Amino acid sequence: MPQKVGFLGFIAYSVSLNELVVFNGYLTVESGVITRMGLREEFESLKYSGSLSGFNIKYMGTNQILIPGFVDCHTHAPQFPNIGLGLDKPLMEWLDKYTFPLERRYSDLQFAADVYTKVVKGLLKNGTTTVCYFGSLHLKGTLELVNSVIKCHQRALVGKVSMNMPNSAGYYNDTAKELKDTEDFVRRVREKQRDLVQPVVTPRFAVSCDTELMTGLAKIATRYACRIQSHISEHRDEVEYVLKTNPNCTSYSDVYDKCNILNNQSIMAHAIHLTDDEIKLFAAKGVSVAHCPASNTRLRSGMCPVRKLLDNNIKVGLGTDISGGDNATLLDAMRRTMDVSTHLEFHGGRPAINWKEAFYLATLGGAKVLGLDDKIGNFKIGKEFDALVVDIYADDSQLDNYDYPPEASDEERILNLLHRFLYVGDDRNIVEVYVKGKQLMMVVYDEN
Ligand SMILES: O=c1[nH]c(=O)c2nc[nH]c2[nH]1
Ligand SMILES: [Zn+2]
Repeated sequence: MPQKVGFLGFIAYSVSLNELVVFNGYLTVESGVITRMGLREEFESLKYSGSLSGFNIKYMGTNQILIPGFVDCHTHAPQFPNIGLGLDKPLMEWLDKYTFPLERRYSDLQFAADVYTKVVKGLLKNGTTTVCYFGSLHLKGTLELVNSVIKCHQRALVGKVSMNMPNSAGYYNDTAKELKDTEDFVRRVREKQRDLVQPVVTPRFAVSCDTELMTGLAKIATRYACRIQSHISEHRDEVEYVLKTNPNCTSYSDVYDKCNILNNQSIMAHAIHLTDDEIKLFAAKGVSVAHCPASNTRLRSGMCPVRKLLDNNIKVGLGTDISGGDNATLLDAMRRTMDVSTHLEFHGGRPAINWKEAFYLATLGGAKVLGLDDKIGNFKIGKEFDALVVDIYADDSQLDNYDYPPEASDEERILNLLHRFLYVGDDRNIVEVYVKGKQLMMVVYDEN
């Protein structure tokens, strides 16, 4: 990839939940950073003045759009071999029966390396340029995930999962080992000095971690200025169990709060059954939520009131949550977000999330949740260029071109292209993927 590239064509990105920008214009990238943006007319004059000499200009087709890369705020890399399987049990039984036995296998580093490389390549192919990953309990196994992410040039937060409460699979460590391994993990990821990859402290949830462990992990997160991720209030049985085992706490969030893991660095997955007081606490502390509609449905956990969280000024992004979720793509997560919120609206809930809002959640919303919105999530001069070229009528794609409806303006055309892609598109429509300005060659994905 040359250091200086320009794109001319249709461009779309969110600037807020309610504002989608679309225009026919250009964008230039130098050493991975966006350096200029403007309308097509300005491009013509720049070009003729010679200001773009040395740039490799990509002239996009009239069925193509340039959009930001997708951000997955929550998925479990080691659970991919279970994708589409074992969805007949609710959360707590599902963990014991299917999930912990699989995750235990990641003490085998070759197995870990093989799975993780497939996972990362598959996500990139589907336009997921940034991911916040749960690894497994294993320090070395999870460093294999870090290696795969680095090798494939994905942007990621990676967490070694922490658990110290016994379970039937024997998949946990004692507290001292957990604290030591977590700190070692954070250090070792930092030592790699990769600006695309950072460690995230990862207490699995209050069923798998006691308060001593969580308090110790919170200290590590503060000491190393790391984000912290966990699960909260996913299933009613889980909430009941957590309240029963922590009788001195007023709510699930109170358990976490007493351990100091709720702050503006925290990313909490699910958050389905939060009380109004917990929602207020999340807003006051600046806690973010990773909304995982696929797993919430597949594990029959419930319907997360995303609109209510947003109305309460809580940052929300989307998570695919494999393998409780059955689809690893953000296109699916956006569709399911719209579906679940529509069902809530049918039942008297707040207005459903529309497609433009779902697009925001999958891009800039996710970047805000991960604290990366100064770098990615949309296009702005000075931001890093994580982007997708989407071709709506690419060969073999699901979408046939009926040349309908007649579009009067560029704006209508771009909106229709994006609208269709979000509802009907798939990886066949994603023809180019860029992370920090580097084009990831699709041919790489075929090596296995
Ligand atoms: O959907 C989920 N997947 C998990 O792996 C998990 N662990 C705790 N809670 C969880 N929920
Ligand atoms: Zn999860």
